[in-house]
Amino acid sequence: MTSPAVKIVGVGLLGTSLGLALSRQGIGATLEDQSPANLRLAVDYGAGSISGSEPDIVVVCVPPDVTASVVTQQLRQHPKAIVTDVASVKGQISKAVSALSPADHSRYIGSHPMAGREKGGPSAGRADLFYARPWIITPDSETKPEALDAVRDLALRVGALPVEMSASEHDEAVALVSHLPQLVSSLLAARLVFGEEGQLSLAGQGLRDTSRIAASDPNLWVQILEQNSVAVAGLLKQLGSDLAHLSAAMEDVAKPGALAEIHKLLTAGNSGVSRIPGKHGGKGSSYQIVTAVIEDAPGALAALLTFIGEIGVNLEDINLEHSPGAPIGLVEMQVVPEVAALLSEKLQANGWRLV
Ligand SMILES: NC(=O)c1ccc[n+]([C@@H]2O[C@H](COP(=O)([O-])OP(=O)(O)OC[C@H]3O[C@@H](n4cnc5c(N)ncnc54)[C@H](O)[C@@H]3O)[C@@H](O)[C@H]2O)c1
Ligand SMILES: O=C(O)C(=O)C[C@]1(C(=O)O)C=C[C@@H](O)C=C1
Repeated sequence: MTSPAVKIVGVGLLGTSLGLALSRQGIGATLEDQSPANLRLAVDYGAGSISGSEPDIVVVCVPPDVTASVVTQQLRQHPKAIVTDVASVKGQISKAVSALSPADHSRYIGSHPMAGREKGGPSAGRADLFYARPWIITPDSETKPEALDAVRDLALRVGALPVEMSASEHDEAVALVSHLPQLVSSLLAARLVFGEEGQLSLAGQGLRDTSRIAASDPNLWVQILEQNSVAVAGLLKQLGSDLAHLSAAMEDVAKPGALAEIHKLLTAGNSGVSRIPGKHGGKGSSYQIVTAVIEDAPGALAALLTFIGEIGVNLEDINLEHSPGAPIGLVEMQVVPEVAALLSEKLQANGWRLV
């Protein structure tokens, strides 16, 4: 299969990650960005180069509010290319592209990799960002079959799992699985503003798990939420009603039925979470966790990671926790199940303490 010539417009988190992932597959993308500094940084990181051949496919990775106009510009600039975008909302962008360039609409196809981070910009880019993540593709009745094939091929090349649906089905689905979670995380973390420093220093993994995405870029999210306001508002209403029931039960736990109400909500949470597929498509997380104890001292983490690199183990994820007042750190490492036993054995044999 010959490699397509790819152009990426917008080299922040998504554009740089895509360039890095393609580069691993031997495809050198052409990069463009309105910010000269971001462009230079993405090139320095190895995401692609500034000039290249005429593209077969252009991937627009800019903020949602300018996506439709940049797509239109690219359709005009490259009259033979397929153009896609990766914006987190699809309906309004598709309608705007259709209105701005009716003659070229069949060469445009919306898409959205369900992969991201709470940080933006080229320096946040990761070559493995798309690995085993759904990459939603939203053709409509006018889309050329070649456009669908080209985006499906691109997603597969970077290890993502292409999924097809309409733009409106997409927007409804991501309201539930992405937009509502962002708002809930932000609302929760916003409460922390009122906590005392001493209280916050006690935070464990629960708070970290539920608040990570509260660090996301408000400018980006305002644009996403504006374009999917109807679906998100509907879900917020239902959540508000759940909250009202919970508050009433919590206000008077002695009232008959109150504990049952609270139990019902917690049980519904269990049912909901069990429906989230793991990173590799199974139920729950498919990784195993190995936790090592390190000294809370300069160089301790580096020594551990260097050792793990030397024994050839790849970490899928890592989390570092400090116990307040104790001179140790807990390094929680996620690995594929096949290497968990080997990692534990080698660490212990070389003097590392595990918990
Ligand atoms: N952040 C995520 O987790 C995530 C995940 C999936 C999809 N997305 C979508 O990907 C797109 C990019 O998000 P990001 O997180 O990479 O943002 P980012 O802020 O990291 O990067 C955006 C880049 O676009 C450039 N840009 C802005 N306007 C431009 C224009 N008119 N022409 C050329 N370049 C322009 C900026 O200079 C910047 O380098 C958004 O549409 C977002 O909805 C984001
Ligand atoms: O994990 C994160 O930090 C994300 O930003 C991921 C996430 C998501 O909700 O899954 C956020 C928005 C994007 O449109 C796609 C992916």
